[in-house]
Amino acid sequence: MIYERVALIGLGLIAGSMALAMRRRGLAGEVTGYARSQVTRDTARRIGLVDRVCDSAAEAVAGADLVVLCVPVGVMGDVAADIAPHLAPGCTLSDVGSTKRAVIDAVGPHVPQGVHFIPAHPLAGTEHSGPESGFATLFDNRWCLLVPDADTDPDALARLRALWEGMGANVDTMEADHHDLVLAVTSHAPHLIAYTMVGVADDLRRVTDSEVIKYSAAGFRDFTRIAASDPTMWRDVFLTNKEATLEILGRFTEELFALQRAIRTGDGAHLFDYFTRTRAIRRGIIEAGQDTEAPDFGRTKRGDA
Ligand SMILES: NC(=O)c1ccc[n+]([C@@H]2O[C@H](COP(=O)([O-])OP(=O)(O)OC[C@H]3O[C@@H](n4cnc5c(N)ncnc54)[C@H](O)[C@@H]3O)[C@@H](O)[C@H]2O)c1
Ligand SMILES: O=C(O)C(=O)C[C@]1(C(=O)O)C=C[C@@H](O)C=C1
Repeated sequence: MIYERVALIGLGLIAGSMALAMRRRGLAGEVTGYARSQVTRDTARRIGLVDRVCDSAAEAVAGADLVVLCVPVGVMGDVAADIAPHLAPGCTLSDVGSTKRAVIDAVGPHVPQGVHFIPAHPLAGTEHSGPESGFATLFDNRWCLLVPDADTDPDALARLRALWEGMGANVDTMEADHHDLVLAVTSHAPHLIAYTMVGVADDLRRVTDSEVIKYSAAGFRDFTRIAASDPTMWRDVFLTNKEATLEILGRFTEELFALQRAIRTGDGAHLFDYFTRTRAIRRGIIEAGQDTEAPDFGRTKRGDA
């Protein structure tokens, strides 16, 4: 057992998966939970998601040695203000928000003296949300990034790391602004592109009645899965990682215009060189063993052109 009592505030995909992953390995003595909506609390009780569902955040965090905020990033500050007076001295306060600088700015001022605040972000999820969407293996072999600062207590950090490792994750540490830039590239901008592509296809379908979505191939199906993600969560992600996302989208637009121009002018060499470069990146990832989920089909060994 790593913590005697863990309190999860917000009972959706990530909190539910944490509760089940902790139970799988016996990592916590007791897990309490609170969510704002009565319906969510009732569902969590019915499916036995945590050991005790509480009707207030204050009750859930009382006596907890770890409290994890599992709510949309836009409300992290309000929730922190709400629970702050009830946190046990010496406990650790963490979160799982998809953006980090905004969460630190919103939560930090409410953290009482003697409470260890260590932000975190598991790089694992699905397009589903709510208490029934969690599953115990969500974090297996996925990264969880912890965001300590120079003052972070090393013992509290080691304990939180052990919890995430116990839940199946590989753990690394990262500075908050760097985290937000990296995630803008790997997660936030790709989500916006998927949302846009699905929106474009939907508009087209209305205009041409051409069954674009019905006959969509695998790549586009992946876009529709991503575009089905929770609107509240993603609205908050973009509003709280504004600069980094706009920076990446600016670069993306420049490249897109260059490709657009190559298509219009029939510049096949530009297209071929570009696609050759991006293919090499994908193969490099697989050869470095960094994508354990990617089916290789023996292509990298055959070295086909
Ligand atoms: N879904 C993903 O892929 C993913 C992955 C990693 C991190 N995250 C982050 O994890 C957090 C939770 O995401 P999720 O996917 O579990 O969302 P979710 O929608 O499944 O769950 C959110 C929960 O928070 C509750 N909630 C909302 N406002 C609240 C408030 N003011 N007080 C108390 N409870 C409140 C909701 O009732 C719900 O139970 C977000 O910050 C998100 O950015 C999500
Ligand atoms: O797999 C998915 O459905 C996800 O979108 C998960 C994903 C991601 O972009 O990789 C989404 C947001 C998170 O903050 C972390 C993980």
